[in-house]
Amino acid sequence: MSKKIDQDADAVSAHDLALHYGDTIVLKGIDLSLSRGRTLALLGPSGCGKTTLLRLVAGLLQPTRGTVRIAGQPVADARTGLFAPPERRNLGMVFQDYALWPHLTVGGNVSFPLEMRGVARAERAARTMRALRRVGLEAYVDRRPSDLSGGQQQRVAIARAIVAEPRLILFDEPLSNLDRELRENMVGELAGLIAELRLTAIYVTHDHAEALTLADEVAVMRAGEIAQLAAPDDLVARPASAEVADFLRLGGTARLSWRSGTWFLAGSDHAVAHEAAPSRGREAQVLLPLAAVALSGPSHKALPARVVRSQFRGDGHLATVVLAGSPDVELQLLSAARLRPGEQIGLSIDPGRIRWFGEESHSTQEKKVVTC
Ligand SMILES: Nc1ncnc2c1ncn2[C@@H]1O[C@H](COP(=O)(O)OP(=O)(O)OP(=O)(O)O)[C@@H](O)[C@H]1O
Repeated sequence: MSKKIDQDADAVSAHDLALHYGDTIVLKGIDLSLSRGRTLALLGPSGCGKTTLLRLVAGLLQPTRGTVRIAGQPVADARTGLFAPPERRNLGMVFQDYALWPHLTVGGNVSFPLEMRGVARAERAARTMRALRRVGLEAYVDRRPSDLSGGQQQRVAIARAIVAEPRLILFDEPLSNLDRELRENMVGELAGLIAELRLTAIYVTHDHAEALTLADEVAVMRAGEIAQLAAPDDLVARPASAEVADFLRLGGTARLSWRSGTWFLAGSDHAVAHEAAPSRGREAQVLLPLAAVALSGPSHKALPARVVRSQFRGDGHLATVVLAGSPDVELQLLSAARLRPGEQIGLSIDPGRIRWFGEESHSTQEKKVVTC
């Protein structure tokens, strides 16, 4: 790969990137690009192809079809057979288990990539200390990794990934081995570090909170494809499909059917919204976000529901409920009071907050709706 860097080019881009193992299609033709200084999260359930995509960018796998470019330079092209191995892609990598060498000191671990590049001893020492200073671990240079906490080990792994000042850092589920409390602390710390160091990064995770906290853009992946690629705020405000909304746990999703001037929960007599004139379609898939569902006082209009489970989450009790006669549709609401599993309650749904998928004509922004 040429050393020349195109300053205007995307830090990384993939075009029609596919990977097959025999008849098994793991990635189906991915297109993406990432600008310098930005972080892209690859988010999705186990087996959707996140790690495979990261490995294709890293040069640990060769694509069946398509191209990968780093800083504008092609590093893999299935058509021409071009393939640059990882050491020629100028990348840093941080893995799930940090992959620190236990027999080396912290300093020895961090300076290793420089040693591999043939950097002279004095310069190696100076750059190692600079990288350790950037992650706040200067004082730990002579310790063994085993003498550090999980969070500190992770910072050593980051120092090792940035020491050679790569153009791109790849993170493969770097927090998944930490316990929940440490993980929650580290997400914020890592987000701060990525921003401060102005890293260009691709970050693989199956944890939606982690992706939405850390990344500038999130690719929600499903079955070898990108279901939606958007900034975190856009994903939450405008999930592209019920699947994406379900994965991000944005509330309950349901099918509605249109009868006699009213949208009902499909297969039930629960009226959810009235619209003046649905222009097309008698079926709709919708998201009922937390903000759309509320406990209702006693009223003949309240929708009868049963509490399935309830969990305290800081700003109230997050309850999962099912409407009477529709056990397959789970809705969520936030209640100031604790609700007990099995408790019968009444709900109201604010139709103005319903997110209609599919047909744009069902968008609540465009349609006149009246509260049930
Ligand atoms: N060598 C292989 N041969 C055949 N199938 C494979 C091979 N390696 C991976 N796969 C399949 O490719 C799919 C995607 O795997 P990948 O590791 O990219 O998923 P992932 O989204 O990173 O999942 P996880 O979060 O569990 O790591 C999986 O169904 C996996 O079984």
